[in-house]
Amino acid sequence: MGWGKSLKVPSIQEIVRNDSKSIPERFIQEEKERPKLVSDSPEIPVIDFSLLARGDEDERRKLDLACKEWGFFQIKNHGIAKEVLDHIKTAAETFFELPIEEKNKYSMAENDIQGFGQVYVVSEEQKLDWNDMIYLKTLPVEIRNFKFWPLSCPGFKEALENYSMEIMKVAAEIYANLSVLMGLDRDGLIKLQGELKQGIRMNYYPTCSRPDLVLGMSPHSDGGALTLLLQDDQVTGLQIKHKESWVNVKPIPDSLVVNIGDAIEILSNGVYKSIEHRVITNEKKERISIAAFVNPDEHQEIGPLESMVNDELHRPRMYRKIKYIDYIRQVLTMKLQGKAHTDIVKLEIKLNLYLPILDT
Ligand SMILES: O=C(O)CCC(=O)C(=O)O
Ligand SMILES: [Fe+2]
Repeated sequence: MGWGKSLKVPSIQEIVRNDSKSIPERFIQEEKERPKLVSDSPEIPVIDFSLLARGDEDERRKLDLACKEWGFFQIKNHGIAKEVLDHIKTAAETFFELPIEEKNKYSMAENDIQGFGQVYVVSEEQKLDWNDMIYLKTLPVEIRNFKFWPLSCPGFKEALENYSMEIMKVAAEIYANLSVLMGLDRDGLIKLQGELKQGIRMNYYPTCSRPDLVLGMSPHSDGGALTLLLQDDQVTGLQIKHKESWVNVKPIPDSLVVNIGDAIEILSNGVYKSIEHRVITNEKKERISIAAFVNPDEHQEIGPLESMVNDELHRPRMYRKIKYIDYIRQVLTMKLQGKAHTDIVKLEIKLNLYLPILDT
């Protein structure tokens, strides 16, 4: 059964190859969506993964704050070998350099989310993002058997498999820490929700002659549990919404950017935030990013953990339960602009603002 519809879109890399100056109408954003340049923006939190993995409580508290206040952080000392990072980057570069006829062999089917194409495009009128992408389910092993593995791309499959496995180890440690922070044992979330799944999206943002008119990726929040992003070391493109402003995520070489997805926002009863983010384009340099989405099992129900709901502490249940695949289907078909994917499951709650919050 499919996840949702996605319409075929032209390859933007091809468009730019043929004419690097003009911007086709469909890519020009409405005035209010156009990116404004942000100059000095604050830095997002940085977490030392090696400390987390050693059980350091101060670092775990930093993680807690980062997830509450930013929903985004960078991790250093994640322990993934440099060759593994370099291989996956090369694999992505090699794939996007293939002739378009070759890439089209891996085109996303209409009711699938795997392959070359854009997932969120649901209508012919919709504005398009200035990027090409390929998405593949990578873990667990059963679904790793993707029929269109880009075989013409040497080393692609191996690079992707090694990278996915390494990323899963990092994700599992963060998951274990989040479990503890949400009042469970280290394996609490996995016990309740089953093993995590993983999909990888490689994004290619060609150069753009008018970065002020287009978006590399429109504002969205990620639907899954966690996203771990390997971004280009040189080109800044990712921006996150923080206190109503767009903040640049400046690359720290060889680190990973991690963000909380909708599923963790829901499981945490809204304590951890799935933050809206977008990508801007660059006039001089193309940019590649590799996003690993760590997701709940499609058939699992997600809803606030009992340990995160406490009416006496004025922490009422904020979301209803929903089967993860039904949630994602709705997100994909609704193509909600910006934040508020989780509004689909938000409960109407009237907080009694006159009562003091006894959150001790
Ligand atoms: O390219 C980036 O920096 C972000 C990509 C992203 O947000 C996504 O693939 O969901
Ligand atoms: Fe994203």
